[in-house]
Amino acid sequence: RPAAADEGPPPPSPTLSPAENASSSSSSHPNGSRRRLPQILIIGVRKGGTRALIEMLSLHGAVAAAQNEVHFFDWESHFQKGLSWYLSQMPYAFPDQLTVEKTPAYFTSSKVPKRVHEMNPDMNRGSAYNPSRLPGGRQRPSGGPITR
Ligand SMILES: Nc1ncnc2c1ncn2[C@@H]1O[C@H](COP(=O)(O)OS(=O)(=O)O)[C@@H](OP(=O)(O)O)[C@H]1O
Repeated sequence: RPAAADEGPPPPSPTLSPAENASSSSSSHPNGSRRRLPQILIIGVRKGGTRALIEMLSLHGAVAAAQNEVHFFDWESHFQKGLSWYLSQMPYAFPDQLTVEKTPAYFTSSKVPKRVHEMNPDMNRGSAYNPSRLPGGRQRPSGGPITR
């Protein structure tokens, strides 16, 4: 899907080191999409409606959602596989899409915050969110109500 002409560059997204990239089983899709590490994580809590949340988010054209709970940051057996494996679990996404993963158990493991921060120090700042990049380019007035 081509990006709109008035869109700026894609939001910054975590990248792998050359070594990790080389060992990654993922690759660019012929249609121009690529797997990316998530810019958005849905963290807990179990039975808090996280499945409903990610399903609703995935209805938006600017969102590419992982289908399964990946348990990368909380399960040692997964974490030891490295970021290249985590990347391989992500959906293909176009340049103007944000990748989102949800694993409610990230809420209950004390190792998770540091690991997420090491993957992407900007994850907790909402830096990936820029309403002007969304289809239509609407930006909510500062402090104003959300309008439709
Ligand atoms: N809007 C709303 N209102 C009330 N209940 C809701 C809502 N959305 C999701 N649900 C119920 O939440 C349960 C699933 O939550 P999660 O997706 O967080 O589950 S999980 O922890 O990821 O397994 C699941 O309940 P159970 O079927 O009892 O497990 C959903 O039916």
